[in-house]
Amino acid sequence: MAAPGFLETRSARYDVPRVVEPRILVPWFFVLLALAVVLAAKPVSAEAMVDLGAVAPGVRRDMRYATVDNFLKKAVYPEARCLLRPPVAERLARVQNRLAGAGFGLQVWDCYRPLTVQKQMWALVPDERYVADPAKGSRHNRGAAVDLTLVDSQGQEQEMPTAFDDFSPRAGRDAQAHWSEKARRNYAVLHKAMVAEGFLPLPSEWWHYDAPGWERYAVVDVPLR
Ligand SMILES: C[C@@H](N)C(=O)N[C@H](C)C(=O)O
Ligand SMILES: [Zn+2]
Repeated sequence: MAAPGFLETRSARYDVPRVVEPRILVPWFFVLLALAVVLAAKPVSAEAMVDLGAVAPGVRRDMRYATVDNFLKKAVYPEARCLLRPPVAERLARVQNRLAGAGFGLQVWDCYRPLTVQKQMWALVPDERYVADPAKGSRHNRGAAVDLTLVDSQGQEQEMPTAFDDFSPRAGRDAQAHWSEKARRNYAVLHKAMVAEGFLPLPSEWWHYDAPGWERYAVVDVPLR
């Protein structure tokens, strides 16, 4: 007769049901492999951009680089369009909804910006506090940054710390002591709504916000059409 210890071992080997049958895993391995191939073929950086007007029609647009009213003193966009990656546009729509509840809204000055335009800007202002180095690419070039301001429910621009693209220390978010009381209050309304929806502020420009996850998108150089 076998020793009791030996019997216990045999019973453990033959009676305990197998929870995962290795053969069952084989087809799943191929399913996951196929999924990975599909995802690799369409990276998130290839995600198309959407017109903000289609996602958030209530947001006002004053696309300055499509006019001569900008620091380049010439129109560098053939069309006044605000194009963004879909999740960025949706995030901005949520900011607009938040502000609408308080009697305010957004007005965008710039969204997606072709890399060629970034190079033109850099040639004029080679200062990374105010213009991103095209060698690295701006988050605007990825369709993942916005320049914007606050308007009231009638679409009237509200007093803010400085004019758009005022490339001076006064435009910095740490310069609040130099802003008017009204500008401080309006800025706070805009900033609170933007960060509540996850946008990331650029310290040197009160009007510029990046979308989280911007690094997942490729730099693009397709003209605005
Ligand atoms: C040029 C200005 N509006 C701006 O967007 N600056 C930041 C730093 C950028 O170029 O990304
Ligand atoms: Zn910007």
